[in-house]
Amino acid sequence: MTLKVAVAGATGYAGGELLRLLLAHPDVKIGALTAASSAGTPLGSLQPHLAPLADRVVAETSADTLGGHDVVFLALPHGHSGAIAEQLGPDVLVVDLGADHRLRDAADWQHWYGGDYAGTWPYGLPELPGARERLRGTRRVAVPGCFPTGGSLALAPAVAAGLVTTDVTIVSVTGASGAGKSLKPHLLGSEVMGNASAYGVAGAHRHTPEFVQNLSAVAGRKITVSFTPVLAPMPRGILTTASAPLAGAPGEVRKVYEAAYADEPFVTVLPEGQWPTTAATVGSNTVQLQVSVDEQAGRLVVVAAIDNLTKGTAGGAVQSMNIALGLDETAGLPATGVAP
Ligand SMILES: NC(=O)C1=CN([C@@H]2O[C@H](COP(=O)(O)OP(=O)(O)OC[C@H]3O[C@@H](n4cnc5c(N)ncnc54)[C@H](OP(=O)(O)O)[C@@H]3O)[C@@H](O)[C@H]2O)C=CC1
Ligand SMILES: CC(=O)N[C@@H](CCC(=O)OP(=O)(O)O)C(=O)O
Repeated sequence: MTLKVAVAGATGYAGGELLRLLLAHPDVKIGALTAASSAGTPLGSLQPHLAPLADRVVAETSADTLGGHDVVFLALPHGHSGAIAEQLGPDVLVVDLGADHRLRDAADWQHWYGGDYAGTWPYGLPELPGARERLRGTRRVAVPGCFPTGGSLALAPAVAAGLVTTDVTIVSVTGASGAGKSLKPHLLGSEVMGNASAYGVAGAHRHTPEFVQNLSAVAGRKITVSFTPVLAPMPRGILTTASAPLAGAPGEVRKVYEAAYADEPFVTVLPEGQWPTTAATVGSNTVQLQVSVDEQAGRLVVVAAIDNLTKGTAGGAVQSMNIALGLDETAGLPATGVAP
């Protein structure tokens, strides 16, 4: 089977990573490539790493240009996916890399994003309990935010096993590509290089409700989360440290994590004593995890590394497409990174 696939937002960071992965996917033929201000430009001048697509000219994003495809990926700024998706037929698989369909609570959407609520879709984090069942056969997927990908997988096994019940803190160090390509003063090279800065602190980051939604669903009760992102001078990668009071026996922790992820193709619980690094995940669809107990503080501590553009966005989107369409879940997805 060959699927005809369109990418809206093809000139952005997420769209570019998606196309890199789709070029290596055995079941995909790349169709329309669309954007906004870049329409009419050859893709090669904007995404020079995508050599096989260099001569393809970027089109306007509309229901017309995106029509006639089996799969449409929407890698657009928040708030733009709902209206486009409504115009695509129910048989088309629409995979939204933006936030528009992630939150299940309309009031949460209003509070954190504002504007019209576009409704919720099956959530594209297959490793969460029950997620694969909801993704199989669906024609609509909401890809998680990059921070909730690593952070939720860092804690889900402990929450599911009752080892964590409350008071979660998550600190994530992120590369600058998480903010996208558009010009923002705090992302100028002179501001990012040689600097580390926290932002969205004390419950102000819009991924907080997504963490709460994911972990509360796993727990079956409300879990509170205090989340702090930290911008660091690197292009890609997120290193998350998550911790919470340990509610069970320290000796159980490692067994719970190893059992939870034993059959996951993209999640690795590292050998004891080895700590995750973002460098080891660059370009791969993997999550590398280490779990430990701080016995003096009585807290579980988990460190997780991902590439924000691969597992944190485009890789998660392709993995979800594979599941939705009944393809090999790992098709087109690298499980190895690049080094150094
Ligand atoms: N970067 C990351 O790590 C992650 C990104 N995401 C999500 O993916 C989406 C894209 O992010 P990212 O690639 O980083 O952003 P970029 O700013 O790098 O790219 C945005 C893309 O959207 C296009 N675009 C902008 N406005 C419109 C519009 N009104 N109509 C159609 N196309 C438009 C741009 O085209 P043009 O070139 O013409 O301006 C560009 O192709 C966002 O929703 C983001 O939240 C999710 C997780 C992680
Ligand atoms: C460095 C940086 O700015 N990162 C972004 C991450 C956004 C992201 O990747 O997720 P969304 O799809 O929800 O936008 C941020 O903190 O907003």
